[in-house]
This record gives sequence, structure tokens and C-alpha cells, in this order.
Amino acid sequence: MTAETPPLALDIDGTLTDGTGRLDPRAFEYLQAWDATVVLATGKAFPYPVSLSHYLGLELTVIAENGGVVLADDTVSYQGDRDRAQAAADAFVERGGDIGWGSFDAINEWRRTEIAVNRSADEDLLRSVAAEFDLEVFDTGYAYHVKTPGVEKGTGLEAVAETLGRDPADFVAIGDSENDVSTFRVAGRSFAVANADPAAREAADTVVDGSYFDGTASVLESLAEE
Ligand SMILES: O=C(O)COP(=O)(O)O
Ligand SMILES: [Mg+2]
Repeated sequence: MTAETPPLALDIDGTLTDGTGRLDPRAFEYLQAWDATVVLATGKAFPYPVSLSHYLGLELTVIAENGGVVLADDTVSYQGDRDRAQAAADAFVERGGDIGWGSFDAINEWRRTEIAVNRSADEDLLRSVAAEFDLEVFDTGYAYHVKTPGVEKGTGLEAVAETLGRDPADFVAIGDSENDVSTFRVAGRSFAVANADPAAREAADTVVDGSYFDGTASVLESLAEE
């Protein structure tokens, strides 16, 4: 390896997982060995990437809730209106919609800035209710996220880079869905895995052949050889 190892901005679901949604165990090997900052940038609520970073032995540098929560260098910031998202979710349920996570909703229990809805939900109804509340809906392939427009992983990455005193363009981003498009725009280089949705494929500099963590591993290996 001759060039400096680049910092990474990594999506979790669809990127560090396998096709069944489980974390690929090789992610531990690759990320523990990575000799630069690794930012987990996810739509999941804050505790998920925090615990994953913790058990990977990484610094806690995290973008959660699609940019709604950003943690870098011991400083956390929140963006986005959970109350408005909650009001939209309540209206959705009043009109017959189902949030779809069962009676204990671990997906939203710790969510501070948006609401996530199971993809079995009535998408048309959800989108029309969200629009009434001036909210947008992201479909990550894993959930519908009812969120404040303008709150994105990409702005989260800009905030992380600023806190760390780095240029966002130093980062290499890997992801799989429309919630990664903003990260791809901000990072210097971007890769979509082969299972990525059309928006992510279109936005990425490169779409790799491998799916899920196979694709991510191929990017990490080629970066390590630079
Ligand atoms: O929480 C989701 O819906 C997707 O999460 P991801 O951004 O890590 O893919
Ligand atoms: Mg994803």
C-alpha cells in the first residue's frame, strides 16, 4: 500500500450485510483492520451503528437516521423533526395504515428525528400522508423512512468531516440505496454494490459486480492495494 488509506463512509443494510439481512462476519475482519476512520452511515436509529462501532472496536463516528443524528469526536447533533414525523405516522394509522413492526417497535423506540415504517405498509397512503405534513419518504429497501426534507446522510458526512478536520472528498462511500445518494455526492469516490437500487446505481461513480458484502469487500481490497 503506497497511498494513504482513505476514510470510509459505509452504509450498513445491504452493504455490510448478506442477502438475508445478517451482518457478514467478514465485516469484522475488514473494518477492524482498516487503518483510517470508518463512519457507519445508516438509516437505522442511533443505537444500532453505535453498538456496531463499539463491538468492531472503532471510534464512535456515526451517521444515523439518514443524517438525523451525527456523532463525531464525542459531539452529537440532531437534525429533523420527530414530532412532525410522529404526527404523520399517527395520521397514517388513523386512516388504516399499519407501521408494521409489531407490539414492541425496536425500529422506532430510540429514533429521535424520523419514523421508519415496515415496507409491508400501504406505500401510496404513507406517501400522501407524509406529503400533507411536508415530509418525504425514503425507501431504503429495508424500510420506508418518513423524514424531514434536507436531512440526509450526505450533510451528516459533511458535518463529520468538518468535526474531524478533513475534506469530505477524502472519503470513499459504499452503499446500496436512495438514502446513500447524498453520501455519494459528498464523498470523493462512491461505489454501489450490485444489489443497489436504481437511484444508488445512477449516483455512484462505480457499480461493482459483487452483491452485499461481497461487493463491499471487493472495493475495500482494491483500495488497500492502491
Ligand atoms: O434502516 C434502513 O432502512 C436501512 O439502513 P441502511 O441505511 O444501513 O441501509
Ligand atoms: Mg443500505
